[in-house]
Amino acid sequence: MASISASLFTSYAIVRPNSRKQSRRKPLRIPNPKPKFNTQSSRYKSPPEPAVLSAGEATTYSRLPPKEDFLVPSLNPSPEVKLSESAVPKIENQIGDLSSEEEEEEGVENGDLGLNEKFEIYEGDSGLEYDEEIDDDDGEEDEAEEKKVLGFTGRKSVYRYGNDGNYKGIVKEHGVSAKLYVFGEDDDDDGDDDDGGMPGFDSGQSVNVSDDEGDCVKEKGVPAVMRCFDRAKIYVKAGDGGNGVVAFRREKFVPLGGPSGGDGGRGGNVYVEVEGSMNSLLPFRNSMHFRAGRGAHGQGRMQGGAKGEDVVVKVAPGTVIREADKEEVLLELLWPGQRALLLPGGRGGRGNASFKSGANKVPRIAENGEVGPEMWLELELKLVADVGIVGAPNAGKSTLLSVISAAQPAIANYPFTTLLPNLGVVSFDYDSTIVVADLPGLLEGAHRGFGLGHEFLRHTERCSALVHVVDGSGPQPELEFDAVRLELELFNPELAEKPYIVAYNKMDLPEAYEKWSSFKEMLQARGIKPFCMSAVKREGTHEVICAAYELLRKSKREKQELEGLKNLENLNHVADMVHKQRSASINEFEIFHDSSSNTWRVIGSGLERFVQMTNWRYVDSDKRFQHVLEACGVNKSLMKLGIKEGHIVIVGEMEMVWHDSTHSSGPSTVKKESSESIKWAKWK
Ligand SMILES: Nc1nc2c(ncn2[C@@H]2O[C@H](COP(=O)(O)OP(=O)(O)OP(=O)(O)O)[C@@H](O)[C@H]2O)c(=O)[nH]1
Ligand SMILES: [Mg+2]
Repeated sequence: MASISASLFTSYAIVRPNSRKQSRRKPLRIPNPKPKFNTQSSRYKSPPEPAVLSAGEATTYSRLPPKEDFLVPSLNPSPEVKLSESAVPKIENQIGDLSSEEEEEEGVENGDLGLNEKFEIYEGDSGLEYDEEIDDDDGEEDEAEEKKVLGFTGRKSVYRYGNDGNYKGIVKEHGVSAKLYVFGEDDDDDGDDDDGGMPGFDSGQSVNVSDDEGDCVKEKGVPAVMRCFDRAKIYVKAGDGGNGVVAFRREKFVPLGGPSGGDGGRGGNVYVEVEGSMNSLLPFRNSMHFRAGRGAHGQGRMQGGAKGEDVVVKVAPGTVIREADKEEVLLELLWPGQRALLLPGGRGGRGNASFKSGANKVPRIAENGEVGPEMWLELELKLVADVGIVGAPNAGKSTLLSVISAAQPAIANYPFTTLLPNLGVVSFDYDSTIVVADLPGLLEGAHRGFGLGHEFLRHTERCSALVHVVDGSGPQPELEFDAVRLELELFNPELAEKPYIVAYNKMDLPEAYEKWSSFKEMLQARGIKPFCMSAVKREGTHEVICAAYELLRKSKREKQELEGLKNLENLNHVADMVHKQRSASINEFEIFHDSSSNTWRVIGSGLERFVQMTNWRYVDSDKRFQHVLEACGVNKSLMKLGIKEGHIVIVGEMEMVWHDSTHSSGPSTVKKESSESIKWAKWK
């Protein structure tokens, strides 16, 4: 047998919290990125209740005062599900509300806002250096800089419209104020087609934004509110376990009362629950950190600590949850009341009463509480509507919804009136209802992100049937129809498979009426039965929605089967995974060697957890730790691999220096000697 040198950590061996970067393999302990925003209290604040609906309130989010605006009273006054909520800003009003006070403060003249111009909303990246501008008192330079960059994020949003590149005032959006500029064609005169010289901005439409209030997933070219409507990024952390304590019973006439240190309490769990009244993810803009309470520490007289407070993250029906920056879906929560245990709280550390044994009747050892797992999650909402209304911009989709339900979406004669999806509930005579979603218009290239369709196309994925509204008054309704179908197919081929109805709209207009017969023939040739209607005059709309309902009924059985499967799904599988990881044996570890720095890293979740729970304040902890390293074979493996005097050994959060003994013998001797000789001390 090859002789193996005995190993020991000498009395001056060193232990210190591992300051080195942890390498791989801690799947559920995502390195906690520095929160960009103020962390909130560890207590859970449930998302604010959705705004109470008031009659006559527009349900769409419009950018401009609608021209020829009108709201058609509903045929069936049924309850309306409002998506945009009162929290969604109505920029058209706020532009009108620009206070002269604010304009003076900024020292820039506020010109005509040009509300008649068609304008686009762009956004600025928080990563830009504009924050400095806010704090900077150097007025002259600022003004020059502003003119140069032609776009500024007061607090991160930039609105851009028109062609002349002049500052126009301040827009307030959802409590966030932003300067409003009108852009020149190429204001910095450098001849290139850029974004007005805004550093960090892509050319063309794509400008992204970050918002101080919440860390929504960044998407180019979409205002923050719209992005946060159906996407959010949140941080969740289960509570740490409370620490166990070392205590001894002291009582008159009871000599040698024995250990009486209680165990720490278990940390609070993180649950995710579907809240039926929620219909967007906007509440996560203001509240993005969810931390369960930590368990209370144990106390003397065998008193265990209290359990930490649980936290329940409430999400809207139809929310898909992924771990941040990962593709794999963790949870798909569809139905109100569904509740999943996502992260279980950390175990409480044991007090010294729990360590009492025949061999050690006076244990001076207690454990730290186990650290609760943490995660960054990406939430994505896919509406759960039965029927989705799709079509090109300005086709009359919102008008149709307003006619068949009590929903009152904004309707106006320009494209992209609807920026956020609207839901309406349609009631039928025989006491059945369906939920219909009116989606923003689709442009050619929507699947690649043109227009707004890309943002909301996914909402159609959950619809069982689609109503495709075609603007009959358009120049070429056939082409428009094909373009929208193609976009659906390109976005997701399954969308094109969904049953759908074609509703040829605006039949009251002569230009639409004239083209109807050719359009009808074209569809019939393809085996599709077209419907014609005039949404404004409410003619033909009933037939359209009844046909959609029929389609729904056909696919109902299939859907019910699917729902049954979903209900059987184990919603707690993430927590199960955490439990499994926690119960990993300390004997399972891997050793990695970095020869350049003579560092040995011992990786194994069981061992790392053990290190984390070791409370180094107590003398017996050292002994126990040494014993465990011996017992699980770490020392032996390191020696076999050729560890030398002075090398660094890292286990979990601890970093130690290895010292060889002078004599060597067989493995049994090694075990005995090293276990007796290893000493650990806090790193100084
Ligand atoms: N003449 C006529 N006009 C209609 C009809 N339906 C809708 N409109 C008009 O078409 C314009 C657009 O209607 P919307 O319902 O806002 O269209 P939309 O498809 O929701 O448009 P986006 O939300 O921008 O995609 C409005 O001016 C409506 O008054 C119709 O049947 N006849
Ligand atoms: Mg609309």
